Amino acid sequence: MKRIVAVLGGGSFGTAIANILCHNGHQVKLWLRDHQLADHINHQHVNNRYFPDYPLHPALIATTDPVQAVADAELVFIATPSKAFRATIHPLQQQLAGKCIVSTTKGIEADSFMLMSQILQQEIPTAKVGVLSGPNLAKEIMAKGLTATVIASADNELRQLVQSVLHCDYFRVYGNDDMFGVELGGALKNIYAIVAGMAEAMGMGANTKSMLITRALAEMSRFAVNMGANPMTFIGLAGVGDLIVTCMSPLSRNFQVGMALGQGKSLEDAEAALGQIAEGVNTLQLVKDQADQIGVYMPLVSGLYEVVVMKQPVEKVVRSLMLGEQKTDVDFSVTELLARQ
Ligand SMILES: NC(=O)c1ccc[n+]([C@@H]2O[C@H](COP(=O)([O-])OP(=O)(O)OC[C@H]3O[C@@H](n4cnc5c(N)ncnc54)[C@H](O)[C@@H]3O)[C@@H](O)[C@H]2O)c1
Ligand SMILES: O=P(O)(O)OC[C@H](O)CO
Repeated sequence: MKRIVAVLGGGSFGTAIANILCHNGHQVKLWLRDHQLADHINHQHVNNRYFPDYPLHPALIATTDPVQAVADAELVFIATPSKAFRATIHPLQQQLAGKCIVSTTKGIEADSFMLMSQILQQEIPTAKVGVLSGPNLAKEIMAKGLTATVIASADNELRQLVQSVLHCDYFRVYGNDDMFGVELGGALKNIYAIVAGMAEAMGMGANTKSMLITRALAEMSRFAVNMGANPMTFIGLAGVGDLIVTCMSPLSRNFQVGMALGQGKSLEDAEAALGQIAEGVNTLQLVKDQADQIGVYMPLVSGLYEVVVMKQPVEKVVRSLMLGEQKTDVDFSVTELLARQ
């Protein structure tokens, strides 16, 4: 069945999602702010700022008018950076009322420590809300690389709708009802991708990378479970799956920022050279504060904070991490998990 869908945010991920939706025969409007880029997409069928080498589906319509973008849509995806998320939806409160809205944004709001789904529920209380997250590098999706994602929502109808509009021969969509865990996992893994990029730049070996990714998973799931997430979510695509891709791929912008830091560049230079959003930089500060406040042990977050914010030498921080307390390998036991149910 052909659906009317809007995508807000014409950067890398919004473009990739809009393109799948068109590929699947849906009527899609992509909202972005840049008039020239919108014209180029409509006439040349290429997003020349983000994907100059990949043709877009010719049916994709770009618009710079957000009201027009969402007017007839029953389903709306949001793919703006977390810093711009509330400002994007606030003026559309009336138009978005009662619709199915899915955030693809992997970040946390400064000051409030709110996730994007929580902002949606606050700004548009009548909306049905979901979150899309998983190992989803936009460029690989544009290249039609075989990919899987997770749609998380308490609303079963929304999960089914999103599965039906996005599923195709190169894109699979799994469901999860732990929206909080899926969304928090997507935000947290960006921090560890910065650490992994630094390790890469410092020439560290496979043992080290494996230790980093595994301890990152232990640390992020400990934090998320403490905040109310389901620990099982972290063995899925939106947990360990997204952590692996972001910590291993040079396509990850967070990984690229880490590489630049590991090569001795300043954070400002690393972000400027990237020219795209690396959410982990803001998330680091917010998670460090929250972990300190609620007393969750997060040595990798603290170590990265020492390097990025406190400007401590990497070698000194690595040494203190290696000499730190050696805790248990796996935090959760089956007995404990069963007792939670
Ligand atoms: N790129 C990926 O592979 C990928 C995959 C999954 C999720 N995400 C998440 O999607 C979100 C968006 O990332 P992206 O990769 O598309 O970023 P991007 O940097 O490629 O694009 C961001 C877009 O948002 C626009 N934007 C910036 N400030 C804005 C504002 N104030 N108002 C409206 N629009 C604004 C930019 O112009 C741009 O079009 C992030 O939270 C990211 O973590 C990205
Ligand atoms: O490029 P990054 O680091 O924002 O990561 C992109 C996606 O989140 C990977 O799933």
